[in-house]
Amino acid sequence: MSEAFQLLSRGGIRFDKDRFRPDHDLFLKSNKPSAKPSGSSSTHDALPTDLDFFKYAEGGKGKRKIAERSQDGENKRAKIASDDEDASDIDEHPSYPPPTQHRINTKGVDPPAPAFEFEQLKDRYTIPPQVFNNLSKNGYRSPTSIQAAGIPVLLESRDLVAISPTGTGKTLAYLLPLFARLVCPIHQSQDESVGKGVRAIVVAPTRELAHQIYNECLKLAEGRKWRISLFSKATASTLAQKDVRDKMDIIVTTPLRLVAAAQEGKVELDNVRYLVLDEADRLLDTEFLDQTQEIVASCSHTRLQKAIFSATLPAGVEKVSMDMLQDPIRLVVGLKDTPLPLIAQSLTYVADDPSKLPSLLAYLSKPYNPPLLIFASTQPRAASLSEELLLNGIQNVDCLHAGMSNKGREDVISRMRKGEIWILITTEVMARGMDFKGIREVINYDFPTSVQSYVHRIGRTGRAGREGKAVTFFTNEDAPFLKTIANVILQSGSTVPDWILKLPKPSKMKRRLMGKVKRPDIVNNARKLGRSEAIKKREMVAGSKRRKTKAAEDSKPSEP
Ligand SMILES: Nc1ncnc2c1ncn2[C@@H]1O[C@H](COP(=O)(O)OP(=O)(O)OP(=O)(O)O)[C@@H](O)[C@H]1O
Repeated sequence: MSEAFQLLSRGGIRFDKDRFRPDHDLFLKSNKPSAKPSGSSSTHDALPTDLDFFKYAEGGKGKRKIAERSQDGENKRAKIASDDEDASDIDEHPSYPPPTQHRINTKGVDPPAPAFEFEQLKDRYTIPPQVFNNLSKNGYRSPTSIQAAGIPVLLESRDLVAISPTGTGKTLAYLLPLFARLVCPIHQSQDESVGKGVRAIVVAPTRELAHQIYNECLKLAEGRKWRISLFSKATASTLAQKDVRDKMDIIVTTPLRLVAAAQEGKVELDNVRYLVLDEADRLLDTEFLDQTQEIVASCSHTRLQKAIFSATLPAGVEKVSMDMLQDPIRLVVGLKDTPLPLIAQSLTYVADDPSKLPSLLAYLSKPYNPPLLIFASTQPRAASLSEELLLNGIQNVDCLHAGMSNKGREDVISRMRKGEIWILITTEVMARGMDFKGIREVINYDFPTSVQSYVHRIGRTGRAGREGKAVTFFTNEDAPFLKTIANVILQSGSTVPDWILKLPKPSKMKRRLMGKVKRPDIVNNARKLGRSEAIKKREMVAGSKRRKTKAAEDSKPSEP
């Protein structure tokens, strides 16, 4: 157990190719289309056309999905045969070194060759030595696929859209070039052209993720006095002084916070040269779109470079992203919008909502691998589930959701990192980006709200080449959306029961309702009844007391 918790501690991890063989093998797999779909499943053709961002649906644009079985019968990762423009696979690029044929699709004019070793980057580009030294200090020995392909693109000042599975090192892929592009802290620079004011901004959708990115920034910044701000109410007031913010190098922020400060004139964005949108599809969905667009529009410097990163990018959002960029390179590592095959995924039927809790308790009564992350659909449900587990004697359980105070949320994250929490119950707020290295299992107690929600939620496990496990509970109410998720599971190499694959294709209207299933706030209805009965009983006792007192008063002899 202690080993699991040691894994939670950040840094000091080597991306050892032998140790992380499955992930490494995934990226090394040749892209050559498989000649014959041996053992191909007829089920793929049932992929809803709405999910056409996969482009695997039969008759879909250009791509065929081929499920392969190795000779020993082991389920191998699905391969893509591609004849559309995505087919500029890395092993077909003349300048790419042949021994490492990472599975990367590249699109765009004249993409730079990837660097499969960090040393190659040093030879080709100017990277501040202190930043470079911090790579090895933090245990980064060689680049992951997205780093190998993405870092050169950004170091050559190109705009980038990068789609790479969860846990494959996207943060470093944009942070390393960020420091290289800034060269040195603004307050130490002799170069007049650096201007005044913040030069790099990283935007992420949640406070927790922004905080995590900020910590990664600090690791790379060590040894030099970079001025980096994790934007919050407190820092926004520090930055209210113009001479302080003029010397700021990097801001890591959520969109709302930055927009509010910009509108109040507490930060200027016209000197920004490097803008990163992490978890871009979330930043470009309806909730954040206006703020994100406002940020992009306010970054008005002529030499602004933009980078868009996510593990998922549905076609519509990708179009919006592309429209924001100039002459971009688009990189896709692995299979777009698909979890890594390192995560063993399964679906568990639990009939109806009241049956979920007993099913979870039964699951937890058998040996499981902590730390474990459990996703509930709403804040009250997460809180209620956490309470139920505690009442059932399960130890080291905690809960994290956006309704909690900032301090409470920070405290939970910190205890999680220290290994003090074995089971964390949470909501969508933790689904994206959060990197707890040791998470072994994810349970979707409530069905995910979309394919993207599924991919990101289960992506909290199986990170940096480790194996993980993801279990998704489904009830009769979730049945219309089951096939959508089942197809994703199949895509990434896990198996799905035949009967699920034989389900009819859900209608477009049904699929729109995914994530809108109404669930009670309390996960244990019996307790709710118990509570209301307790309240009734209390009221009855109080009423009876009142009546007794009144009767006693009435029976007192009246004063003469
Ligand atoms: N080159 C590398 N060598 C070893 N470990 C690495 C390397 N790059 C990143 N990592 C580690 O991999 C883990 C996942 O990285 P990161 O959080 O950047 O993934 P991500 O792709 O952004 O995931 P998500 O899509 O969930 O946000 C981190 O713990 C990070 O320290």
